[in-house]
Amino acid sequence: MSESFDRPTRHPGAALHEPTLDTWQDPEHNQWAFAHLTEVVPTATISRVPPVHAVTSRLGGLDRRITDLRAQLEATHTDAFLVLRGNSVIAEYARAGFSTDSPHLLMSVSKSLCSTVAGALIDAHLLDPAAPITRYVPALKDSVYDGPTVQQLLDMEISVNYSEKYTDPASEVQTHDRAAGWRTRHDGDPATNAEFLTTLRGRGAVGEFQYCSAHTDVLAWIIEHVSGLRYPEALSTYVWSKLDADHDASITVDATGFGYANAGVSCTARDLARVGRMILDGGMAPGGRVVSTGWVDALFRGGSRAAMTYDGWLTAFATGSYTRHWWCTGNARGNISAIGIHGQHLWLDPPTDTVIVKLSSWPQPDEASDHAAQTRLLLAVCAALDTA
Ligand SMILES: NCCCCCC(=O)NCCCCCC(=O)O
Repeated sequence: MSESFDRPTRHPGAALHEPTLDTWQDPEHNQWAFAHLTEVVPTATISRVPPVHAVTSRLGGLDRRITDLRAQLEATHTDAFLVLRGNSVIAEYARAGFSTDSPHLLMSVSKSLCSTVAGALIDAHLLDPAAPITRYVPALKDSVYDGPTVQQLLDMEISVNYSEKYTDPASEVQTHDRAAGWRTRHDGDPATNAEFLTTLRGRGAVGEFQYCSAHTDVLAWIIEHVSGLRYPEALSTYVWSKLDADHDASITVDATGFGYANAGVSCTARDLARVGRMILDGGMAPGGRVVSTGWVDALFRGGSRAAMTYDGWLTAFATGSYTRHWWCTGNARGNISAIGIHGQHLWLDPPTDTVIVKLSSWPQPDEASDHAAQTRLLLAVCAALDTA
């Protein structure tokens, strides 16, 4: 079934599932595979710098304004923390053995990168947000995605039978992980991420927010269709190559090489801060425009308040919303954030022109108390910057 899916193959002439672990050294694949081995065989990085054994803590006076800042960073399992005001890094912290220049998994912060690619394609009139999803991905006919629009996908306003209970083995989010190569497959599981997406059912567009990781992978599938590029190449072409990043980012892939767009990107805190800088700069990056000011303005305007009924967000931000794969606080500061489970944040503070990156490893993925402690800390940093 998955052979008929409309997705770019790994290299011209390859079948969708090729090369595999057993065929990558064969003549028809070795040129591609020798240059893409991380997509086929688990790979460790040999860092150009030796491990940092001490904690990095350059808090630039924020520690005088925020009681126990360092203790709070430790208590919230921070791996890397970086505050970029304008173009100056004014504070940096990293746990022992890590640095703000080390790659870290972004979890759902990856979603906001994917929507940025979609934004660039919309700006280029290659993608119509008002169009039905199935205009771009006919393979999703008869699924929950048969009917809703690209905009509803971006705003997560689709009612779908998909449980995001990260620790529940019976949840769809875990089946999704298994299809995407993040967990060991069970008998009967879909063979690939794309095949899993076609199995999703539900009521469809009902004008209410429901967070669903699968939507981002549908968006990545649309991006592949519209751009003709594999998703990692599209993310490079439309975003990463323009940031003046210090490092390549990476993304996990499934058996067909489809990037796990909803959660699988890793990059450094410093490079992630460059994404935030680009958004605060109205969509402009050192290497050129990434998205239009119109796209960025829509993020800061926020999404539909009527659609936002999710208590987990409204408890923190009573006038909060979600749009274009960004969480919008609706607070007086106009903060918006890209958020990932286990404590990943790319937080933007327009009044002080500041980007805050916090990459963490909370022991639990999604506890309300962990979200609350992290949000308090981010707001405290913003308040401290007002008087800095
Ligand atoms: N199975 C792959 C991992 C999916 C990653 C999901 C994720 O990171 N979700 C972020 C949820 C943010 C919730 C924000 C809040 O409740 O305040």
